[in-house]
Amino acid sequence: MSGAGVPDFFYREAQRLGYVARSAFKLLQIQKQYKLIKPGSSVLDLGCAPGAWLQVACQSLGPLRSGGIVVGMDIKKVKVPPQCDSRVQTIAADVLNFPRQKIRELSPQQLGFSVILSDMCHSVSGITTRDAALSAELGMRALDLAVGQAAISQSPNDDDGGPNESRPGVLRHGGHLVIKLLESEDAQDFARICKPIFNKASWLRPKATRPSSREIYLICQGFR
Ligand SMILES: C[S@@+](CC[C@H](N)C(=O)[O-])C[C@H]1O[C@@H](n2cnc3c(N)ncnc32)[C@H](O)[C@@H]1O
Repeated sequence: MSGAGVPDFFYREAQRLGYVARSAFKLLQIQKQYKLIKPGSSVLDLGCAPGAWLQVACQSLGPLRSGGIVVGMDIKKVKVPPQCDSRVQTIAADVLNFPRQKIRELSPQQLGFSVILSDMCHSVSGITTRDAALSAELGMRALDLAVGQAAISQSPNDDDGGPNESRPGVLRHGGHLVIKLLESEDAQDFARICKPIFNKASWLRPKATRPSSREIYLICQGFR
């Protein structure tokens, strides 16, 4: 639905095409522009409910014989949505507390994932600074889970000093990371941290983002 309660174009299209939410069109646009998910990819989808990104991720893997997996996590219990096949599984867990080793164990041969997507967000309170801080907390968890503390510490933009190998990430080298954030100074810090540790980091505001929303996606390609 649109902000005014009137079904908008993306809502109607989602209904027509069998997507469980209009957010499907955000990942479809990311896929069209960046082609992050390929046949055989292993995808971790953080904050996956109600499952529209799971549907798009599964489609992007191509036919079942191409392989690949999609693991969705959300604090809410999520059923695997229609149009997904046996490569998709979901786990109900709080990403802020779930042990990273357990996440690694869900990846093929425990080697990590080739694509990590974070569309996580709290319900918006309307207090700009509070919403931005909560969004940054979830975004930082996604980044830390993906690349590990060592990579973040080695970024010239990190203030915490030396490397810390004790928290390795679950993103494979060469892999891609998408993080949803709310526009703020904190969001700009993410770009400063990510630019040196990925081959490319750029911002995207998908067309399906509601006009009233301050959400933006940081698209990080090629983990070094
Ligand atoms: C915008 S929705 C995601 C929509 C999803 N990408 C889709 O297309 O269906 C954001 C999700 O983040 C989840 N979330 C927020 N905080 C979380 C946390 N700490 N751990 C796991 N999921 C969380 C919420 O429960 C919510 O389902």
